[in-house]
Amino acid sequence: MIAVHSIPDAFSVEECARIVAVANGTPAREARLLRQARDHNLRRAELVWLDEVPETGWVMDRIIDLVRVANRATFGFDLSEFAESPQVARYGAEREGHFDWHSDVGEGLLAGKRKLTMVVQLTQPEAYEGGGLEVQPSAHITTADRTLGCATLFPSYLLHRVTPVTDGVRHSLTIWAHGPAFR
Ligand SMILES: O=C(O)CCC(=O)C(=O)O
Ligand SMILES: [Fe+2]
Repeated sequence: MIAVHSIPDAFSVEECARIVAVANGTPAREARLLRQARDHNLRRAELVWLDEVPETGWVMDRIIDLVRVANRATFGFDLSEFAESPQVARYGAEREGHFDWHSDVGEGLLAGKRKLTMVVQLTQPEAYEGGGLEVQPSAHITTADRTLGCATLFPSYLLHRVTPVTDGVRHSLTIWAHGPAFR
């Protein structure tokens, strides 16, 4: 199994701009972690949940196609649903937006069923410094392709982080696919 899989051009330049515009036009919420606790040292980002935004169904349709194809070709996980809304995150240099090392599999009802994570780069790489998505499938750290529109998929249990944004703003789109426990 290839642990970290990328799909170039998962979304076009125009599509990424549309998603960012929608997120910018929607009141964002401070990122909350498991059990609604807030820890600004672990994560500093603002979030918009796309299921709360009208006319973004096409984003979910694309996500379903991308995950289905990538899962069949690469992961072969038993996936049953997308139980959580797609999330657009904004990491700004004004407060060094970041997300420290974590696994996406949590203790909650939904977070406990996460199996595959997909992150789409929504910002041109020249527009920000830092903000690298790093995944640790083994002793080596893999840095996700920063290209606009590129999707990175990995098993949700893998440790990963977003390094602090030190200049500009980075936007990303994250979705989780859920299913029965690994066995
Ligand atoms: O923004 C990213 O690149 C990753 C986001 C993430 O890891 C998460 O929301 O769990
Ligand atoms: Fe994550």
